[in-house]
Amino acid sequence: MSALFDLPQPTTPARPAAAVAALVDDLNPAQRQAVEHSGSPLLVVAGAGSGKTRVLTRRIAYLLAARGVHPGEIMAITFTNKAAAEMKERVSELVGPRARVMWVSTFHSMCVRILRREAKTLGMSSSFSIYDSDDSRRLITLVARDLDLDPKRYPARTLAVHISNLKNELVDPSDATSRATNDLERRVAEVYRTYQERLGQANALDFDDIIMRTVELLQAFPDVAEHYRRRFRHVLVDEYQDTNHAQYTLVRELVGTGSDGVGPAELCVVGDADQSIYAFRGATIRNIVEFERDYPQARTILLEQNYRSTQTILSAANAVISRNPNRRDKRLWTESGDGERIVGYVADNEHDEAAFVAGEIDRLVDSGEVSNGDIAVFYRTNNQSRVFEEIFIRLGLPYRVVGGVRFYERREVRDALAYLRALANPDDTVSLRRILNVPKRGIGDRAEACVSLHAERERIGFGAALRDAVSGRVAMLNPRSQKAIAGFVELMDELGEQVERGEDVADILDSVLDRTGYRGELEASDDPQDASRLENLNELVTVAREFTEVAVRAVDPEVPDDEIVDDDEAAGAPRQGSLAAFLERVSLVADADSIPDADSDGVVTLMTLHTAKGLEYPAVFCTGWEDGVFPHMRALGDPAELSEERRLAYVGITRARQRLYLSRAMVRSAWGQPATNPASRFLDEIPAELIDWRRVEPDRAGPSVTTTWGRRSSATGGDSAQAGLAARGMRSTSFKGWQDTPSVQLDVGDRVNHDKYGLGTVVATDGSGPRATATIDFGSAGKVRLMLIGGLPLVKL
Ligand SMILES: Nc1ncnc2c1ncn2[C@@H]1O[C@H](COP(=O)(O)OP(=O)(O)OP(=O)(O)O)[C@@H](O)[C@H]1O
Ligand SMILES: [Mg+2]
Repeated sequence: MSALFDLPQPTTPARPAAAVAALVDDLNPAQRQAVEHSGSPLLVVAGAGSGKTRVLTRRIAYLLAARGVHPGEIMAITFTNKAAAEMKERVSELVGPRARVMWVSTFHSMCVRILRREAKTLGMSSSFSIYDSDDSRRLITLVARDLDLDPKRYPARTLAVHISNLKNELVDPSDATSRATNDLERRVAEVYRTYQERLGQANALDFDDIIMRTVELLQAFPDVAEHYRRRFRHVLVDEYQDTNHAQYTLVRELVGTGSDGVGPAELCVVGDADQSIYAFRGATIRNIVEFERDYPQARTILLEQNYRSTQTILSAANAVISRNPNRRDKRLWTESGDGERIVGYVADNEHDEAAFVAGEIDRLVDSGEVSNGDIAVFYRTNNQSRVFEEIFIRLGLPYRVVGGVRFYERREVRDALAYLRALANPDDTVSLRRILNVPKRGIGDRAEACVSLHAERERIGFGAALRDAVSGRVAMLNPRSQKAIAGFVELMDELGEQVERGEDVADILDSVLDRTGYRGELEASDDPQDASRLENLNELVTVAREFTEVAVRAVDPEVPDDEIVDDDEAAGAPRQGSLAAFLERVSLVADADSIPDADSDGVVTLMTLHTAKGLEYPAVFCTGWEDGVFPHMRALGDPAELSEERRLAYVGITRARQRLYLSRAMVRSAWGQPATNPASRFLDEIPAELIDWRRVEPDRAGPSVTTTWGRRSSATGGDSAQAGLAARGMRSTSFKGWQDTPSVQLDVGDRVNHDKYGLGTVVATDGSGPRATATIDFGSAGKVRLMLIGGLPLVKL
């Protein structure tokens, strides 16, 4: 595409025919129709890897190049900021810095942008805080406490889920009250109402509000809606199957019906009902299934050819998803041939599974077939990453975990950000209460309760109540607390002056850490945890520093002012590089943002199946295929949930380009207890001939599996060790697979670490190839003889 960038600037908006042809030349006829279609609403439905995202990206480029559309008229909604960046890049290649005025973002970023601009219309300040699920749960806890609700009967977590569902359905507190039919619903409605009031006082919005309030804005203020409809003549949405009711309504409002004199915008949505995996966030495939009913003039284009995976992988995906009831049958096919068989592996336990994965990665990379960066490991829930991390660290295998306990969820990082948020928005109750006595400054729970009660009585924000405390207007506050509060307010005022002066975010953060004593306290501590907290805070300062530098670079002096039709920057949007812009960036960071392109930096990527949506990797390990793990326990007795899990399996399988591994563990520890799990039912749904089982469960071993070398090991260790080893020694393994399975080379005297037995020293070795064994002295766990083949939970030190 860079060739296009070098073309002379056209005198007309449209590009030379050759450049336009280049945009559609490498598309198949259906893809091309989707790119060229004009006028009526367009739905592209297609299975995984059939080029939906490619069509969307090309369509944007085509609109500019062939149809003379101005980038400022385009609003593209993608699920991840990563996809957004790709689209922006492609458009910059075509039109240069003008691409900046195009809106390409997630639903949330787009709505935040509109809300900051229109905050006054909604009676808010444009410096509002964004509460993530943790902040929102904190506030709900406070509200429930104030309403005297029994936390056992009404846990904050449950209340939060109910409130979120109501918001996703665009139900406001008064509707929720009138709809309530039982005690729980009435309580939820009551909490919801108070929670919304508190959010308002704190000048804060939670994640669901961001969408709901934007819809409210567009519906209640026709002139505001008209402004956006005039501006955005093209609305494009990727992953449409994962929109919930609020997002669906938002799209409808943005597109318009033409009844207000502004013709409806051109709408193009792409999606795959089989990949709908966000029902728990209210996503509904209704939106894709009923598209033609919602938009009667709509044209639907189907894509069937897959360009991502081998036929073997697609056949497995087709077989699994075809078990779901009530779906439109579609069969993915490819011209790229069958490729390798899928590799299956049954591990003794999760450590054995992780060791197998590590061994295979090592082998694949050694063979030169792929590099670490081409490989992804998927699991159902974040906590499953730990065993992989442990073994990868021990083996020195470079990896990255996407999601999990994220950097921005760490306590010290949240504390530091709470200071920044309270500085940007002095009404931010949750942030203020979080840092009020952190580090300790003598403002106890009782003092905090007095201030909170005062705020509630006076119907003012917590920040204002703190000021009242300083001037002695808060009842029952002792003089010592009053003095401590005065100190805190003064400190925040002084830090606030730095914000007023427009200092760099990193400098403000530095001052916060120094002047509050936060950094000093950690430096003085000899707890190693505190040392790592300090590192995280330094990392946050670095993030802030980089943010400012990027913002400075982004202000491109070469763009003439008249090129920029984006009037929104001037009207309330945070200034580039400002504290507000930094906080917005940090709040909207999604898991998927931190995912590099495949092979961009040579590390193996670990993530949940949910996060993997839309991505692709040459080699994929799908792990933990056990009933109760995947499909998730919750889904086992529930057909709707089971269908959703099956879609998740379909998403996982179809991420793989050339190589796919499916593994499960016979025993897995959950909540500290080992549990025996049966094979995932999804494994049985894949035709047997597609899978090459490297190792099967002993009683599943058919006649094709030989156990010639699987002999009982003699163990001289402790009793439980002995029992475990006997089981290991008796396991059956597909003989065919052994050459592919890594074995550990050990000599007498080598030090090893075993997942179950701990540290040990090799005292004897015997046999070779698949029959190689080593006797290892594990100290108090005794001497144990182990076979050295395949996925051992054992590493040489
Ligand atoms: N016509 C084509 N010729 C060659 N490669 C293509 C073509 N269309 C798509 N591809 C490639 O196929 C892969 C899958 O495309 P893309 O990611 O757009 O599919 P998708 O339908 O969005 O998948 P998913 O459902 O997983 O989001 C990409 O690597 C893309 O570049
Ligand atoms: Mg896609």
